Amino acid sequence: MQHTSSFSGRNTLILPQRQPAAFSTGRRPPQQTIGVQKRTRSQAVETPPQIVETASDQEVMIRRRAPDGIPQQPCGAMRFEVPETEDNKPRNILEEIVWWKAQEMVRMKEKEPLARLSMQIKVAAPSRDFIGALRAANERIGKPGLIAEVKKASPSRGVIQPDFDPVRIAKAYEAGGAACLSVLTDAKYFQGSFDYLAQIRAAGVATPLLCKEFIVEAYQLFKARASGADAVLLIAAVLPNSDLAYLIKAANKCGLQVLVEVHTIAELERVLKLDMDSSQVMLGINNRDLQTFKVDIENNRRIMESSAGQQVKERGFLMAGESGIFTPEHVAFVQSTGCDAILVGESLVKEGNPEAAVKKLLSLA
Ligand SMILES: O=P(O)(O)OC[C@@H](O)[C@@H](O)c1c[nH]c2ccccc12
Repeated sequence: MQHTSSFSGRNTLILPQRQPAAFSTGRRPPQQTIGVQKRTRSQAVETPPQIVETASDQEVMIRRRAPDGIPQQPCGAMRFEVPETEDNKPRNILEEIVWWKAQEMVRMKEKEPLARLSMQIKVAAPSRDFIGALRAANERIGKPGLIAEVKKASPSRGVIQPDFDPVRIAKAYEAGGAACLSVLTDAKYFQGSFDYLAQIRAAGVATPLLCKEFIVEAYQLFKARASGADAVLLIAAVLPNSDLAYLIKAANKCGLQVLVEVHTIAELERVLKLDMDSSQVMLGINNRDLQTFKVDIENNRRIMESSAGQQVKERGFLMAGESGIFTPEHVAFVQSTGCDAILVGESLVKEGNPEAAVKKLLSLA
């Protein structure tokens, strides 16, 4: 594909549209396989070996990148622009968020290079045992270990808590009996911030912290760890197994545990093919479809009753039920499916008294 470039305006480089894509889904042709094609003797040596990407990105339902390139991309004093086409628009919110991350990443790296984060990590306080804290709470109270989420807003609900003070909420969750906290760091869609993680940690909150971010590259792991996180979320709907394997390894190397989130049985089956250590990696079932926002708590039962769900138990992975958990009955239901942890945001954060809300949810009051 040939691209010529032209300048328009002072600082904008317009990239012309590409030719119509053979595969407008952004996926690879199905006949392609991983690796380098074998050559038979009769084939001429000049035939270049076909370097092929991947069967694995066909497991992911969203397109990781805009097929024509990111519509606008900063580049120093310049800005690249690709003309808008239908094909180059995100098809759902998850795609939109993930495509935005690529642009956000460029800005973040300009502001705070990886080398600086890496230095901060070297002198950071040791991380805490996120998974261990959930297991301990589960044993102590006989209820699922609670990951309480510090969440101001979401694309589906808008602003959930207008009077949002992340440190106050975090301390209240801790006092109420949450085993761990989740802190949303995505700024554009969830009005979160990496600074909230740092502020909560600096305020002396002792419960382990999950960085709730749409992670697509290792830079974000460094940022999470430098901000005081003990664990990170990796979303199977976004990441093929090759990326999951790499990011899990990289996270564990920086001292971060991982929550791998699935939404379907197929995603869980795929994720279970990864080599994972159950003391460093836990799993979660998101009952909210991130592409449509539909919440269905029954999803939890369907997945845990599947043979993949059985395997989770047999292999000793801690499983969290996530999203749409509002009442003690919901907690009991999710626990009955085999989850020993829960991740709850909206129902707690919208309460004026989050400490009482935690106690009520876990029936500890
Ligand atoms: O507010 P809820 O319905 O209790 O949901 C919390 C949490 O599960 C949800 O925020 C979440 C789960 N997975 C995510 C991935 C990205 C952003 C957000 C999420």
